[in-house]
Amino acid sequence: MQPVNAPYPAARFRRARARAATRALTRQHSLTVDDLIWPVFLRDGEGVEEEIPSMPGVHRLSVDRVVEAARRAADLGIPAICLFPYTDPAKKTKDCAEAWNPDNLSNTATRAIKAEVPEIAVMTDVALDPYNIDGHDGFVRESDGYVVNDATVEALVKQALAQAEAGADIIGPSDMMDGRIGALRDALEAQGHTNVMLLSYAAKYASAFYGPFRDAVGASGALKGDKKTYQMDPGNSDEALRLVARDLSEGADMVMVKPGMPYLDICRRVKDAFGAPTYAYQVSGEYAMIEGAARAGRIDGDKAMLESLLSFKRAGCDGILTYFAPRAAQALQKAQ
Ligand SMILES: NCc1[nH]cc(CCC(=O)O)c1CC(=O)O
Repeated sequence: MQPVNAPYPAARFRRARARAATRALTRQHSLTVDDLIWPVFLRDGEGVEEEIPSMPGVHRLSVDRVVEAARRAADLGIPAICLFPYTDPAKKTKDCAEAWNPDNLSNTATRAIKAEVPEIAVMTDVALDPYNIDGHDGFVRESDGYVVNDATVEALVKQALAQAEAGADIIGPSDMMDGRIGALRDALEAQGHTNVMLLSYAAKYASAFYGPFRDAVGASGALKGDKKTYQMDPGNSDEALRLVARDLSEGADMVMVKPGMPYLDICRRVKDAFGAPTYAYQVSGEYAMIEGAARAGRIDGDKAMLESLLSFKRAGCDGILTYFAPRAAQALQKAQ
């Protein structure tokens, strides 16, 4: 692009900014409800809404309550909901078998939502951490604590097939193992799940911003060490492009950058390089920062929320996973 500017005063940038109508007319990017994916936390029981201390305003919901939440989200026009289970510690094992139990919390909730609110897309999480006694996204080798790749991918395939059977529309592998997109795509095709989409967490960084989430799914206590041998180094950006290229060539329909706000440069590069449907995850720590500052009276929470979400659109994203989704949808309605 080669912008041409008349010299001042022929050009006055403040002309367009002088009234709401021309600000609206000349606005390049906007946020709409179509851009939102709402991550929610599940727990067992009935009639349960349990506030998560590290994420004020976010709750763990029992299946009956998540169905109600999905109804409200669909009525607001939110296109997708993403499920994360808080697993009873008694069900966590070394072999992570609960991950592919057809009746686990995530699959039970998927079936319940698809039965009652069929119009909302259900996205599920593929990774072993909610079920792993070691708190890692893959199997941990006894001898040295290394998270092994290929055996983990086999388990992820079983987990994803159970999710597809339960009715998941979008499967989101958040594990960062190599080769999982191709393995998942082959298995889904072989089992006839030809329209199940894969949203790859392609560029997922080893980040301090996941802390509140690990509390929310109960993985903090279990986790030994960090995830640096499988999640990306925050100093890398070219690697993100190589990972996105790899995952698209293995059959990903959509790709994600995670976390969001500290990685907007990566969002822009990914969108420019591939033009694929690109998403950012505004993660738990980003939510906690904005919400915490708002609750302390330091910033206007609603305005900061909408501005942060718009930044993803400006950076080239097609959508955002955000814990603010219902609140943002309501704020957007009010603004109309
Ligand atoms: N499979 C793990 C997973 N899936 C989503 C998140 C983080 C989401 C958030 O912080 O909001 C994480 C955390 C991690 O990698 O430890």
